[in-house]
Amino acid sequence: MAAKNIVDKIWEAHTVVHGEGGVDLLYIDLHLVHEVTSPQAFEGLRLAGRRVRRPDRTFATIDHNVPTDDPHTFTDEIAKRQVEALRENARTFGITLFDLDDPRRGIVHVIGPELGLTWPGMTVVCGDSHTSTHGAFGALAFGIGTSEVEHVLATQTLWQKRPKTMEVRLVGKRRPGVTAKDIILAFIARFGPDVGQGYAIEYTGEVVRAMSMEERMTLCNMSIEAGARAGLVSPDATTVEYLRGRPYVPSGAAFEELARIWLSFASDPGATYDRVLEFDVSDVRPFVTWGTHPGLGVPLGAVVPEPSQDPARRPQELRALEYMGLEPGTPLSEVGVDVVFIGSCTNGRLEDLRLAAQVVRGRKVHPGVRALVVPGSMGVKLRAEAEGLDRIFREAGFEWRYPGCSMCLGMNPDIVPPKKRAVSTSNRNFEGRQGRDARTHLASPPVAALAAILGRIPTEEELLEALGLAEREGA
Ligand SMILES: CC(C)[C@H](C(=O)O)[C@@H](O)C(=O)O
Ligand code: SF4
Repeated sequence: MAAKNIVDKIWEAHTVVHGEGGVDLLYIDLHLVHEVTSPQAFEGLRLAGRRVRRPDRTFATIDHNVPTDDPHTFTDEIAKRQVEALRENARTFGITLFDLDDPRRGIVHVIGPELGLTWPGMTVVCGDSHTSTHGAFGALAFGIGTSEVEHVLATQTLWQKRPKTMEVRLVGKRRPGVTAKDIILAFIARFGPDVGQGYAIEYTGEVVRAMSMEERMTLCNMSIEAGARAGLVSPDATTVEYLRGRPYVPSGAAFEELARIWLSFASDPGATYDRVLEFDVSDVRPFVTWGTHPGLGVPLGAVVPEPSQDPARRPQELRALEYMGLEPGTPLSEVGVDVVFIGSCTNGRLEDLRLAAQVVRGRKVHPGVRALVVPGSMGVKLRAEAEGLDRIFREAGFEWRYPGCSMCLGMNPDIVPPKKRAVSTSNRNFEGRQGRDARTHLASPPVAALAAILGRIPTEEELLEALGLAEREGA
């Protein structure tokens, strides 16, 4: 039998009908729904007199527009109506909704994995581009538009063009202080934000195998920022152990049987891909973006770069420098920071908060910096509180919030004011992303945490020192 990669295996296992031009009708195993991209889809069903085909495979949460100081204090009429609509739709169509006070509520891409809804070998969709996050489990997971949401609600299937496949081999040895976030930012800086266009990326190699599930999620989450539709990691023992005991995962003999099936979806040895890239992480340093797309980044300690001489890139980079209020040649460690946001579906999980807390412990937020920690879910929040992380953040002067997308995007009251500069653990730094004229620097949780303490972007040495990883003489 020919060796197959994971994308081919999942695709073939889910194809209901082969259509024309490589467009196939896929069966969808898991449909996740949030308040922003679902109202019209449900309205469409209602108008057509249809029901939801698999209410038991459809789960809804509230994340994008929810206020995070008190989730019940909606001031925005549209946001309030979207949430009420979702509540009403969940009731009418018999769907499980993790409502505002539900201990299972959170950012859609944080709770799917955390609750054990996302399994290897599944097709997972959501009206949200960062659905790729679930690919960390070896699921084929991708974002869809609202009309497709309606199609999936009605039929539990979706017409999809089969993506080309790309293997991204992460090899080498990680330097201290380098997180999954730094690796994916450095990858996008090296290969460009369009490198994944038309592809589903599978991350392979010893670096990925050694990563925790949470790190793999960060990697897959940002596949979108590399232009790809989906990002995956083949399931292994780490995947299976993460899922064991989760609320929506069976236990006992059924689990062992499931685990066997899950592992069978992993790419076969010798599987081929339409394109293969190798990325040696040995030289990757903790990273930060300076521009207005995630590919415009440099290692900590670098200077703001000169705009590219490439005529295809130069105008955009000049514009980015202007928008960001930066001069080429300025050391990034001299760039002052007004706001720090730790959270989002990229970096709002427990390991992220632990790393940030390690930097923050016993220190104080720099005067004049507004710093927020927004756990990705109620589950993350409660576990972090059980470990006392909330106290570490609060005592340092951070705000400790309820879960939601928060400052990742300007769709709720957590906004970066015009011309203010934020270091953010989220995934997008486009113009206006965190608020009108807001300036966003993407970074890892420990880098963001240290920026809050110092009131500016840190150097690599400062980061290693704060993490207790500084190289001692003679060591
Ligand atoms: C609001 C939603 C449709 C959007 C997305 O699809 O990604 C958001 O989650 C984002 O990150 O920009
Ligand atoms: S946290 Fe940000 S990237 Fe993730 S789903 Fe919410 S808005 Fe999108």
